[in-house]
Amino acid sequence: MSPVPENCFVPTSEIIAVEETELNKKQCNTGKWQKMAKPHAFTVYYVKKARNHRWRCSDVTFWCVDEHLCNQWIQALKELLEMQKSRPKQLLVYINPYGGKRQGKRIYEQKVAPLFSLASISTDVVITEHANHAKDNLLEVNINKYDGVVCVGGDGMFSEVMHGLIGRMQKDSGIDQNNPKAPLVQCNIRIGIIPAGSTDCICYSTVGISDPVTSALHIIIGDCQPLDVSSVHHNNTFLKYSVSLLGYGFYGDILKDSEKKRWMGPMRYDYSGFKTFLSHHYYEGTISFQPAKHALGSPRDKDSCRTGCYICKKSEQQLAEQQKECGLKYEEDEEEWKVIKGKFLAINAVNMSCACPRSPKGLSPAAHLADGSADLILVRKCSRFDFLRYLVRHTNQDDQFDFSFVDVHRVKSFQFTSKLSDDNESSVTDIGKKRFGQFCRDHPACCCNIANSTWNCDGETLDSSAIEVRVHCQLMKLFARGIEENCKDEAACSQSSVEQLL
Ligand SMILES: CCCCCCCCCCCCC/C=C/[C@@H](O)[C@H](CO)NC(=O)CCCCCCCCCCCCCCC
Ligand SMILES: Nc1ncnc2c1ncn2[C@@H]1O[C@H](COP(=O)(O)OP(=O)(O)OP(=O)(O)O)[C@@H](O)[C@H]1O
Ligand SMILES: [Ca+2]
Repeated sequence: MSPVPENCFVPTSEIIAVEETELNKKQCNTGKWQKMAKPHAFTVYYVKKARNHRWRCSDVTFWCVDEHLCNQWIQALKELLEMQKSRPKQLLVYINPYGGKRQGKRIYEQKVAPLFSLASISTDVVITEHANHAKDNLLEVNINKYDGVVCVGGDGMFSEVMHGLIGRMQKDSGIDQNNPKAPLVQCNIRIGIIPAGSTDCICYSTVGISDPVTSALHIIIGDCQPLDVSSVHHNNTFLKYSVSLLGYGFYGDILKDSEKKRWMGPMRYDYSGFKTFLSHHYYEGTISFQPAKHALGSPRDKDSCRTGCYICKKSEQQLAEQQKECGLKYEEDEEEWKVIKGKFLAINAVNMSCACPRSPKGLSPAAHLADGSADLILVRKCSRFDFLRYLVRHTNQDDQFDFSFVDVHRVKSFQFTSKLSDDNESSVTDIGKKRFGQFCRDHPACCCNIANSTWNCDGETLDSSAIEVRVHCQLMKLFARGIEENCKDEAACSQSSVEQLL
């Protein structure tokens, strides 16, 4: 055992497992244990917190001459672990073998399955064979058997599992998802994300790092993080749910172009990002929104949402009071609507910061995971140079909202209609398809918007440009705890030991 500093402890909630240790002859004959006639030992596996929100499984072995005492310790620690009621015992795991760099299966088998087995978690594993496999499966599987669902893949895979679970809850409760005002039923079965995708924004924004072992440990110790979900409708028809980015213009165009380049893997986004940046298209339309008056924070706040966030806690209380008062009532919300017309390079609505390795503070650094609101970011037509300055600020500490062409609003619902309505668009697109080559050759520097953009909904394209969006406060839960405040003494943080606890 490596030397450990004094006065360190690990809470029982962060112990992964306790096991009796079989001592081999060689171990017995080395070190101070040599003097013990017949040593007994047990090993405690625990969460070791390293830098940048990374967690690792560490262990410490305790030796003792008295077999009875050793067994008493094992028994006592196992009883403590049994008392941790939020820990999952049975999980349903979906693996997308084609997400990100196609490493999902290997990541799960080599890094995650051994930890689940150490923590005595049983699993049913499904390796998906096609898109929507996980979603369809969740609509019929005996869900009550499980304490959680794990998805191994990227944001798209998470989205599938989320749609399966939310859809299943509404179906079982007789709620019509096509009604935009329907009071959706909360989904209490938690989802765990093992990141193996291209952006992994949901994992990064809720854990602080995209790392499969860290996520597996959050699942094992039974963390719980509620999450806001937006429902997206068009003409009283349900389209999709979104938890991270609903983006029109820039991010919609990147996604549409990148879909043709899936073979490039995660690099496709940089390639399509560069192309879309150069094309510099803007789109005309009208945005109407209802400000989130109930929410305590503002998108320009300096503080971000962190573990135990008081703003999200307050929203949880408000939600509980509302449910006590009205139950599941259809919402007739008469609150004011604000209307903004304009030419936009990008319209981004985010339910969370959307931090990811490409942009560690995200599209809206002060957005909250569970406050019942989304940040609506409107980037109006500006020069390429200004748009580049705006983009670059996603990668440094400067304020990306401090531009005259950028507005940000905290909202609880919004609607968008393009100047070209969807119905008129098909004819325009046909004309565009025929004439686009010539059109752009004639005007090499043009940014003409001869067709609508598409909405990027958590990495999937939506079919209509006119949409109606409503944020549902804390509709679902993750095996996560939000991003922890940085540990002040990171050296000590990375060397915690259970020794003093015992
Ligand atoms: C000069 C560097 C500027 C870098 C600016 C980086 C901003 C990055 C912001 C990332 C926000 C991700 C939001 C998350 C969305 C997910 O729900 C979704 C599903 O996974 N991912 C994407 O749609 C995938 C979206 C991928 C977006 C990649 C954007 C790359 C932009 C590159 C622009 C290059 C301009 C260079 C000019 C010389
Ligand atoms: N077996 C499969 N074959 C083809 N597609 C699949 C399969 N399983 C899942 N999918 C689909 O693949 C899409 C993308 O997967 P995933 O999100 O895991 O990776 P990604 O797109 O690389 O990452 P990100 O979403 O983080 O950008 C998902 O929308 C999912 O529906
Ligand atoms: Ca939110």
